[in-house]
Amino acid sequence: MNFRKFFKSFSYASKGVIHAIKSEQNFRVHLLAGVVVLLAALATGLSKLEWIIIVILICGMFVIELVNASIERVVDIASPDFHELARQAKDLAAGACLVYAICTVIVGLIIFIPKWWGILY
Ligand SMILES: Nc1ncnc2c1ncn2[C@@H]1O[C@H](COP(=O)(O)OP(=O)(O)OP(=O)(O)O)[C@@H](O)[C@H]1O
Repeated sequence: MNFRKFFKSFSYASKGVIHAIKSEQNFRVHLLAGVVVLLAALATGLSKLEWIIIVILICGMFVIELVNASIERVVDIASPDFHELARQAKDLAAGACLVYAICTVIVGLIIFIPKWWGILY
């Protein structure tokens, strides 16, 4: 195994994440939301399975935002001028983020609401 190549790839990938934090507002919003959800989870108290689900959902949101940002850049290179397919590619990628975000909210509510309800009443 070529460790030098492996660590280089790791360094490029880390640069990608750092670049997304610096340049993508949506990524920063999801980062903040992820921290808020983790704090809420700590305060509420979750089972092991619920923690696993929450962590997968939060990381999944980052993954899908990174892929979306990547698609945006590739489309900008491939089609700097207006093109219907370029519009569709960007809107489809953004749609994937939206569907996933809605899914995380629904699952989050399914996990948190009964617990908060139990604490209140
Ligand atoms: N080359 C293009 N051809 C056709 N429509 C485009 C093109 N580029 C962008 N669009 C349309 O404009 C919308 C916004 O594009 P833009 O590149 O500003 O992305 P964004 O979602 O605002 O992301 P960001 O602000 O992170 O760059 C796209 O979702 C798409 O509908």
